[in-house]
Amino acid sequence: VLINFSMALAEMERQQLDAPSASMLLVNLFQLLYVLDGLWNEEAILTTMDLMHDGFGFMLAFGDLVWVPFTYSLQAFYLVDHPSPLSPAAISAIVALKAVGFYIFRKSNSEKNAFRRNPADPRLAHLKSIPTATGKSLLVSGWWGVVRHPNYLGDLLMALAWSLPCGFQHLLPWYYMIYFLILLVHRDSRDMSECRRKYGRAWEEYCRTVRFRLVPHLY
Ligand SMILES: NC(=O)C1=CN([C@@H]2O[C@H](COP(=O)(O)OP(=O)(O)OC[C@H]3O[C@@H](n4cnc5c(N)ncnc54)[C@H](OP(=O)(O)O)[C@@H]3O)[C@@H](O)[C@H]2O)C=CC1
Ligand SMILES: CC(C)CCC[C@@H](C)[C@H]1CC=C2C3=C(CC[C@@]21C)[C@@]1(C)CC[C@H](O)C[C@@H]1CC3
Repeated sequence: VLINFSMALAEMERQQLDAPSASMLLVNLFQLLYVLDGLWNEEAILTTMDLMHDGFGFMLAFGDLVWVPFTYSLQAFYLVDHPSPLSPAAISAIVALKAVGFYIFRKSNSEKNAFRRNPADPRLAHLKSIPTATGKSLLVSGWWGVVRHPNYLGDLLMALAWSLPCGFQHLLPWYYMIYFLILLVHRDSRDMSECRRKYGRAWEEYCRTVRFRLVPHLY
């Protein structure tokens, strides 16, 4: 957030602007929302793969201290020297994309987190689930009945909304979208193997019921 904010100030200085450009504001506000949401819903991080399976190690230490701050801010860095004017229609479309992505991301992560915390929660009574031999159940309706990783789908739509304000003149601001797509497809495969090992037949049944991984009818 601080790096992004300093990029906004650098842009104003370099391009002699009285205020940051619309594209710089969008990138800053979108990423600020992501960070604030992560802090506000910090508890939901407890049911992510990193904490459930991977544990703390080099990837999280290096990722959080170096990778995230210095590569996730590349869109704002790019905009400092590469103005990318946006029409009101483009701004509205990008904001709408971010809102849809955020809605899917937040709702699906919160649904799974609430279910893992208390499967008997009356607010989740309408959801169907399959029991597994471990005593835990797997959701097969609601967001987790649409695709196997609805939270990744929402996150990817948001990633697209972070890159779009920078236009299509250079690959650098698209780095995040490309890297994130690879990271999430790989994470999905790792999670599939881990869940197959943990839940065996119940997982196979879940995969038969919910056929698509990230995008309904496509993948
Ligand atoms: N911006 C970034 O750089 C990154 C962002 N993220 C985001 O973080 C969030 C968390 O992602 P991640 O930890 O990878 O994965 P998930 O939050 O999807 O966690 C996967 C785990 O959820 C449980 N689960 C899977 N399917 C079901 C089901 N049908 N019903 C109930 N539980 C189920 C399983 O664990 P169990 O059964 O043991 O509870 C599984 O191992 C995502 O939104 C992702 O996009 C992730 C990585 C990087
Ligand atoms: C060094 C690498 C090539 C990869 C590093 C990966 C890490 C940057 C990510 C692994 C899982 C992450 C999660 C988040 C941030 C990125 C890392 C650390 C969140 C905390 C982002 C905010 C979301 O609300 C939850 C995410 C959980 C996983």
